[in-house]
This record gives sequence, structure tokens and C-alpha cells, in this order.
Amino acid sequence: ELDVRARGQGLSRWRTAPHLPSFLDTHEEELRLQQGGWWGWLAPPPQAAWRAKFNVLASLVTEEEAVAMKRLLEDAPDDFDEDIDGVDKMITYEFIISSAGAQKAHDPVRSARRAQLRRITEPILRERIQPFVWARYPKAGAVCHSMIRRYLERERRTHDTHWDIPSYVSVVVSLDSSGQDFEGGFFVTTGNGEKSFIPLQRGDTVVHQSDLLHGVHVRHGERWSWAMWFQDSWDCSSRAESWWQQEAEARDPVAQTLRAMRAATQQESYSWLQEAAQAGFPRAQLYFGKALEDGLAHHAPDPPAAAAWFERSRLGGEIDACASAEIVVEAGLEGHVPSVQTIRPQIYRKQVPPTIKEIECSPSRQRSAPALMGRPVVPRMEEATSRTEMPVRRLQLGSAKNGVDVDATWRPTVDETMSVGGLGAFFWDETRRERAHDQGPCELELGAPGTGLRQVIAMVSPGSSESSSMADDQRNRPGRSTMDAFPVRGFGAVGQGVQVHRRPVRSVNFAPDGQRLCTASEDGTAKVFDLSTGKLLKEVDHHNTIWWADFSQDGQMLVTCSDDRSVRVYDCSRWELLEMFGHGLPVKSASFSGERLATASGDGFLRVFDLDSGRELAKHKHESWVISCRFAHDGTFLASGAADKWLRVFDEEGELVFKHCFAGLVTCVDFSKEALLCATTTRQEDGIYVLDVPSGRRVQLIQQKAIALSARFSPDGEQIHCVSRHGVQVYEVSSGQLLENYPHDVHVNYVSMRSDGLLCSCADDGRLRFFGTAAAAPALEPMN
Ligand SMILES: O=C(O)CCC(=O)C(=O)O
Ligand SMILES: [Fe+2]
Repeated sequence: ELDVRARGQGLSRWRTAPHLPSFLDTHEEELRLQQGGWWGWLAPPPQAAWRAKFNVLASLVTEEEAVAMKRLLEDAPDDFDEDIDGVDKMITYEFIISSAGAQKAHDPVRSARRAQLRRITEPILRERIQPFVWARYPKAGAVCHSMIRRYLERERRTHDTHWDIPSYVSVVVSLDSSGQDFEGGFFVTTGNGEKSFIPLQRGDTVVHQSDLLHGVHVRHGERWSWAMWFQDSWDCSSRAESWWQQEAEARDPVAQTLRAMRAATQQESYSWLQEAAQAGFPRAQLYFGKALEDGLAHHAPDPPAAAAWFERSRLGGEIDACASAEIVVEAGLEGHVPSVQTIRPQIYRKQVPPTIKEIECSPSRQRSAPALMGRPVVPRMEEATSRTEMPVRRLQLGSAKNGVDVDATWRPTVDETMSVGGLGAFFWDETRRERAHDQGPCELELGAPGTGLRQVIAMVSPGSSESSSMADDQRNRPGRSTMDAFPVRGFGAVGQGVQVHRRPVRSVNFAPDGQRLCTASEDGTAKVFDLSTGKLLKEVDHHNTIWWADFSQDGQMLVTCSDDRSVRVYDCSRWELLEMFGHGLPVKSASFSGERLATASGDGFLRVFDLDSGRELAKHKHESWVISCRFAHDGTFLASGAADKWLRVFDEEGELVFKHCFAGLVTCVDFSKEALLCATTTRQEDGIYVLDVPSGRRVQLIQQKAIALSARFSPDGEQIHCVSRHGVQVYEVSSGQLLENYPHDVHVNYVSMRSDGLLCSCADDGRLRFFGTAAAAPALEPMN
């Protein structure tokens, strides 16, 4: 570092940041990644003395630069790649600034953005990053990959623990601030289970080599990052043979594992992994288990042996081994590890090791933890206050075609500019004096909030090139291609609601008799309310986020699905825990059909259990997170919506009836007595599709400007209520027309309708809001 300073490469501008824990103040610290854990409480005595170093360069990138980089991409949400990530098979959501690898077909819009980004990134690279990296790592050569990543609500939230194997030196710049914009973020880990988050602030930069195990987990809020990979060559050819050879030969298990991952042949990889696993390194045991499971080199797949290694890895504290252990267990390998059928509450506790949260909070562990762990958690800032207001823009409505001309001045928020456009409606940017070229379908709202005199104008754009295939649909839907105004009906505007949880509420569902309501929340609880008295009947607890809670068709059971990877079924009279099922990753959704329960999880599995026997009846693998699942009313079909963009429909035998791939994630599925709906999200194809089952034929398409986060049929199947960024909209299924719009001034997560037309939405502010066409709203007791 002294060398760099001597060269005068601007190091003086790296300040000691007060927000970083003291051990990072020097800009340069080593994290001791010893086999026994950093501070020796988790695993057996050290067999390795591997030290992975990393540097945190505080404020390497300025606030203005970071904001400018984000701004260039924030208004182009669909320019991000949605390829599947090699590490964790999730959709990547990355924007490649430059890459030595295969380039995508030339796209002029992306190229222009790339060029704009490079104008910001190249001076930073040249003047600040390269001098540091080259001084610190003399063998480092060219930057062979540079990209922006985003971790948004409802998109990618994690980047599983990994080593940057193709990279000689990696540089990650945080474009947002931990504790303010998001919680969690970039973590480092030993491979023995501990994960420690580095509280990076906007512009803070991590420099590390490929021996640092790390990952990303954004628990709340949104995070963007800029990541670069340096190679040890100038032409971006990687030289696999030379790294960590000596250390591996000296029998260091960490080096052996790293060596395995860059080995030239599968056999070589197998041997190194085997040695490292036998030496007791939990991360190697996990990888070796995977090699055995898949059958590497000339070795035939050996699931029982794989299961045994996963189990050793898990017991060694490697949290990532749980998913694999579960999956092998589920494959029916009783005898090696407890089968899922026998995972009942008592055993389950042992089955799941401490979660990340528990590791961080556990006082006995914190005692000996370094400063990084002891850092107080900064409460999350309200997202709304961090939004910057956009300049006033002139909105022009109407076109020569329909002869309507309306002029209005409007101050849209960042959100609202995203895809506003439409036939004859576009934004005129007063500052740049240009017309925004987004011509997607739009829907906008005029009138002051809270006046109850709100009117909604819904428009679509038949002429838009992006959605030309939708044009025929529009013609059959009178009233949607011209402007229509709808007064709000029912008992008026959506109010402030009632506080029932401390954290965001993820789902709300009425009991079939309409007398009770259940909620699921990020505060780790699910609650059941009696709607006649307004009183809380029951609160159940998972400690971790509960994504979904719902009643069985007879109202006798309640199911909860949680981030803690479990699904629990309660009896609603005595509140006994009837069943508990485990998944490898968070469970997002569940659906009852008589004695059957379907569950959808981030581990990529849709599973069906028999509640009578506790046995698994079916299991369907998806390529990515399963977000939503639903049985048809008579139980004949089961639908799933997944992050791999597929809608799948299965019959009672578990056979696939049909599947359909969309351009975006399938966020929600639901059945009415007649049809199936699915909500999918991309700009080109945003919409709610209503399909006939089993033919799979499309009977209706409801398009709207804002992403459909969730959608459901009304109890009579004649309407669809859906949640977008702007609130709740109600559509008529037969015509596709918008019937009602209920704007919310808060982020809504889900909405349910009772048979009398009462709607209840649940939101990020922990509140429930009642509205709709029912005669009156129930009065719930707020939490104290
Ligand atoms: O987004 C980040 O902060 C890091 C991502 C990462 O680790 C990677 O791309 O390899
Ligand atoms: Fe990485």
C-alpha cells in the first residue's frame, strides 16, 4: 500500500469511514479463515491455517458516481440479463458493462447504456482500482468481466456462498448503504458455517482474491453493486493450473478445495475434494457430496454416500449443506439420515442448524466475536423518505386518433415513471426536452389522494411495437383503448388501515366462512383474527419471515410457510401443531385440497403431502424458486408459478398437463371454478393471463402498466383483484375491464376478497386495509 501511495495514485482520498467497524479502519485487514472457525467455537481443532485476505476501501467511489451509475440503469429495468446464475441457479439480474466471454447479440439500446456506464467506470478503474490491485497483486492483469448487479424486492435477494473461481482478483463496489437502503448485503464466511456481513456504505469497495468465500443476502430493502473480475493475464485467458498448487500439496484442505474447483479434469477435481472432505473441511464435504450425488468423473452416482457427506458437512456447521441434505433425504434414503416423513417437531429442531440470524444474535457467540460481529444493527430507514422526487413533467393525454386532448402537469415519483406511456400518452421531459420513448401500456390516476373523488383512466397502446401481439385482444375489449373514467364505489377510499404486525405483512387470507382472517408477516408471526369481535384469536411463531398463511377449505386447519424452511399445519380449535414439513430453502406458498397439502419453495421443489399419514405424495423439480402454488377447487389440478418463468399445471396423478414459459417470473397462480389465472412480470408481457384448463388456451389477458405482484380470483370467479406497485385493481374477467382502482400510498403485498366484496390488503407498513363493495368494514383491534 505504501507503494501505491508513493505513486501518488489518489489514495489520500480514501478516508477512514466512521461507519466502518474499527477493525476495518486501517483499510486493510485480514480475516482469519481457519479451519476451526475464526474464534474457535464451532468446529474441531484447526487442520488448516488458510488466511483469505480482503481489503475494504471506504468511499472508493463517490456518492455522485454511484448514484449516476444506478440512475443510468434504474429507468431501464428490463435491460438486465435474466440468465441463470452458475452459482445458485437463480436469475442473475446483471447488466454486463464489459466481458471477455461470449457477447450477446448486438443490441443498440444496451450498447448505448454500456457506453454511458463506461464513461463513469473507466476513470474509476484507471485511477483508483487498477493501481491498488496491481500494487497489491503483482500478477493481476486485465479486468475481464465488469457488471452491475441488482437485488430488488421480489427479484434476486441472495447470491449463495461461493468462491469467485474464474477470477484472480475480485472487486465489489456497493452502490447502496447497509443499514439505510438495505439490511444484510455482502457477507464473508469461513466455510464452517459462520456468515458475517460487512456493513458497506455506498461507494465502499471490497477487494479480494478467489480464496475468499463470500456471498450476498439482502434481507430487506434494495441493493445494487458493481463487480469486476481481474484475471492473471492480459488477454483474459485463465491459467487454471498454477493457483494454490503448493498449498494443496502441503495438504491444506482449503487450498485443496480451491484446487479442485479449478482442476483440469474431473478425476483431479474428485481426488482433491475427497482429500479435503476427509480432512474435515465442511465446505469440501458439501462439494464432495455433490460430486457423489451427480457422479463425477468415472464414478457412478452414489446418493447414500452423498447423503452421509452432506450430513457431516451440516453437522460441521455448513448451513448450505442443509438444502442438499434435505434433498437427498427426500429422495427416500431412509437409514442414512432421518427421512422427511419422520421429521416431526422434536427432531426438526435438530435437523435445521442455527440460521444466519441466530448466529448473529446468539449472545454466547457474540462474546468472542470480532468487532465486525458486534456492530449494532442500524434500523432500516423508511424507504419512502429516501426516494428523490423527479422534476415536474408535462403529461399529454390523448391523440389525434380519438381527438381527446388533455394537458396536465404531474410530478411523478421514481416508481411511476417506469413504464408510463401508451397510445397518445407520454411524458415530456421538461428538463431534457425530449419525449421518453417508453410506450408500454399505461394506467394512471388523476385527482388528489384521499378526496374520494378519484378517477382512473385506463389506457393501452395497441400501436406499440412491444406489444403488437396484444393488438387483437385490445380490439375485442371496447373501452380499454379509449379513455374511461371510473368513480370509486363501495365505502370509499382506502384509509390508513390498522396496525397488526411490526414488520411487512406478506399475505392475508379470509377463512372460507368469512368470519376469520389470517396474516403472515416478516416479523416471524402469523395471526388469526375474529372479524366479528375484531380480536386476535391466535398468534403462531416461526422466528423468521412467514411468507404465507392460509386456512384449509373447511376452515379447520391453518398452514404457515416460512423462511426457516418449514411448513407447519395447525389445528384451529386447539392450536396443536399437526404437521411440519421441511424444505431445503424458504417456503413461499402452500395450498390445501382435502387431506392434501401442496408446498412451493425456494429450493425449486413443488411438493404434495398427505396430511393423514404425513407422507409425501409427489415432488416436482423446477429450475428456480417456486413462488406460488394452488390446487383447483375440486382438487383435480395443481398449478405452480416459478422464478424460472414457467407456469406448470399437474393432474391428480402428478402428470404434467401443460406448461407455459413467459418472459418474466410467474408470481402468482389461482383457480376459479372455471379457469386458472397466472400473473407474470416483465415490461413486454406484464399481465394477468386467464387460461382454460386443461387445454391451456388463453381466454383473457389483463395488461397493466405496473407489475402484477399478485392476483386472485374473487370467490365467485367473476373478478380478479390484483396488486401492483400502485395499489389494488379489480378487473372483470369476462371483459378484462378495470372495475375499481384502490390506490395505496404504501407498498402492498397481497389482497384477498370475501364473498360479500370486502377486500383486505396487507402492506409493508404492517397494516391491513379494508375496502371494496361490502356494506361495511370490520374493526380490528390494533396491536399494542
Ligand atoms: O453483488 C455483490 O456484492 C457480489 C456479487 C458476487 O459475489 C459475484 O458476482 O461474484
Ligand atoms: Fe463473488
